[in-house]
Amino acid sequence: MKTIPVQLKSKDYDILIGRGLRAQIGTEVAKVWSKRKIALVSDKNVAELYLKEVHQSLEDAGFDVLDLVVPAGESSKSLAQMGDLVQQMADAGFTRADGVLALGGGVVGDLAGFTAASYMRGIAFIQVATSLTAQVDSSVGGKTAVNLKEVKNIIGAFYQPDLVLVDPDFLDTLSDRDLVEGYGEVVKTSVLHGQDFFALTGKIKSVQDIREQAEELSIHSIRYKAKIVMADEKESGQRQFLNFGHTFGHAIELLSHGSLRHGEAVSIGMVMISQRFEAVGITEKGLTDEIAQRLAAVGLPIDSDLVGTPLFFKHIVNDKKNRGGILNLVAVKNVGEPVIVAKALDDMHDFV
Ligand SMILES: NC(=O)c1ccc[n+]([C@@H]2O[C@H](COP(=O)([O-])OP(=O)(O)OC[C@H]3O[C@@H](n4cnc5c(N)ncnc54)[C@H](O)[C@@H]3O)[C@@H](O)[C@H]2O)c1
Ligand SMILES: O=C(O)C(=O)C[C@@H](O)[C@H](O)[C@H](O)COP(=O)(O)O
Ligand SMILES: [Zn+2]
Repeated sequence: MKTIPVQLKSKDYDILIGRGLRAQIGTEVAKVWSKRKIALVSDKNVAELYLKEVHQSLEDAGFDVLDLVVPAGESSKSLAQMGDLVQQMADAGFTRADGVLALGGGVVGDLAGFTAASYMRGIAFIQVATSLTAQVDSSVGGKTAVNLKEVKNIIGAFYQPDLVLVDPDFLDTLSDRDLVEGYGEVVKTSVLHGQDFFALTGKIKSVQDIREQAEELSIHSIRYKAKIVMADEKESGQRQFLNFGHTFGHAIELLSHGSLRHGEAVSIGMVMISQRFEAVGITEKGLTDEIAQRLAAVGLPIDSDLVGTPLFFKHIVNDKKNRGGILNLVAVKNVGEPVIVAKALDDMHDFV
């Protein structure tokens, strides 16, 4: 088992990565939490596969467990769903001494995390990451949020967990499409990180390759993300790099009305923004093709007609890197060399 420590001003916690960790969830949680009530949040798909055993493992470790199951999919990242969870926790008598444990992918993690951040102004939180997106990205760093119908992650909090558990064996039941979606974020991290990791994603040519290398991909991704988060927890500087591809990506995701997953939209977003920065000489010639090859090799989309439409411009205004009409776009000059390029929103039509 690998342990990656995250040390922040407010708190320190560990990310544990290893096959078979699933069987020890209760034991690991009991190392960081005293006996308490736990709201065990998962979605319908994950609950069918794993809720019973995780519930039992927590009970065996002495916890009093309340199962909270939400519908699967992005639509559960809503204020209504969060209100429902809060209501059930209040009805069950949860106090500030209790906790929330997210068992699921990025949707469950973001939703349960924001619920934990808000309930009685904050109760303890743990993430057990079951999708590739969650294992390589969303469970790390404390971004939690829900959406409004037309805006991604518009209401949320930076709220760090007490522990993150990553067991690659969970991925055995994840569909190929959901696995590949998560791989979009892996390619993002590899181009930000540097030549070693980028060379590794260069060798991934199939879904099977992702499955076989999942643990190594997670370790590389988490190490890099943890380092960035430790340096800039609240995204005032270099954490913005982790948003590479997301200005276009979030707009495309929303405009697709559920037909594209987050990682698929980010895949398109990375390629299309990189093409534009390559055209103006900021991105090294040929890098966009190298990124696109990695994504296309596993079937990720790399192009969309939605970019540049009037609605697209309406959505990019909502990017959290928009500071008073100036949009901080993430460009990658070369592998391992991300930079922020500030653009006035008024100039975006010409740029796109
Ligand atoms: N907080 C962050 O830093 C961060 C980072 C990246 C993405 N995100 C967010 O994460 C979300 C996407 O995450 P996701 O890709 O995990 O989506 P998801 O949580 O919807 O999971 C994808 C699908 O896989 C299923 N699933 C999850 N684990 C499974 C398993 N082990 N076996 C079988 N099925 C399983 C889920 O039920 C769902 O149907 C988006 O909302 C995105 O905005 C957040
Ligand atoms: O952790 C971060 O920081 C990220 O930006 C990771 C992204 O992959 C993730 O999709 C994040 O939720 C996007 O955040 P937002 O601030 O653009 O809503
Ligand atoms: Zn993302």
